[in-house]
Amino acid sequence: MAAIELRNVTKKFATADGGTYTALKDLSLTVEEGQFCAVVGPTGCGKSTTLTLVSGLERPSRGEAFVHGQEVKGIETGTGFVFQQDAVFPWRSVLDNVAAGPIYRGKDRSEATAQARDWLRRVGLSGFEDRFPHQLSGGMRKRVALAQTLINEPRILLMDEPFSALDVQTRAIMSTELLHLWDQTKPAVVFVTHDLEEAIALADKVVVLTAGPGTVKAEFEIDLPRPRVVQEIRFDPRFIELYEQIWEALRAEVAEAYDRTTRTAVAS
Ligand SMILES: Nc1ncnc2c1ncn2[C@@H]1O[C@H](COP(=O)(O)OP(=O)(O)OP(=O)(O)O)[C@@H](O)[C@H]1O
Repeated sequence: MAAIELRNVTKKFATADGGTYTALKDLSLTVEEGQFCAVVGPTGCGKSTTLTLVSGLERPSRGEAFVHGQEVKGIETGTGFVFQQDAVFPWRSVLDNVAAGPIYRGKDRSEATAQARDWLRRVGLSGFEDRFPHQLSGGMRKRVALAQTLINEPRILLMDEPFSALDVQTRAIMSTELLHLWDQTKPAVVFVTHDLEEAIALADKVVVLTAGPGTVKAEFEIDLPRPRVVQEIRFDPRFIELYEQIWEALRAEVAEAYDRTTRTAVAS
């Protein structure tokens, strides 16, 4: 049984003028247990909307979303999220931020705190337990966000451009760290990104969406060996070969989306 399955999903949104806007059309996607799937596509093609259907934040207008064989009908408890914006509580210490999930789920404080210390060690933040989020760098805050999510041991991990606010070097380091952490608990991952290099470096499978309404244009198995060091894998000849193949599929969609925005800009 697949960890995640979207079966011919269409998602329409109501527009301000009383009409509807089709964000996704007939999209089918399967992510196996323990598989790392990256979703790429031009801006506005429906990548984030795809995640909202898996998480249960939104329901499909047509088609079905399944997690572990069960139809998604609301927000799933076994699902973790990491977004571009950090969802940390600014008024809580790093330790309390990470311990919040287990406490919320009924663990007693001392057990939750011990578990949070362990996760902070795993993400390289031992010694920073008493700091507040504003006293950390962007990369460190991202590590807190990862610990905060992974401590709940989600079987499904949804990531929406989680590293896009980071500088290039920190981003590559965080990506390698993410792979290391993922390897410890192996959730099924859907990782949305604009960055094809990042997608190939991380994933087992890269899914290319069409310019909106988004549907799957092509899927590519990434047969690069693991463990991977994201900073170095891009020099591998197989990486370059995969990049060329996938870019071939993505290029037309990016051009189409760009044309549409410039046409709209000229018309208005
Ligand atoms: N709640 C909503 N109501 C109306 N329209 C929406 C809503 N959510 C998304 N859309 C529209 O659906 C389309 C797809 O949006 P979505 O955010 O999924 O795209 P995306 O591929 O993640 O974009 P980007 O790469 O720019 O982040 C966009 O045109 C967006 O304006």
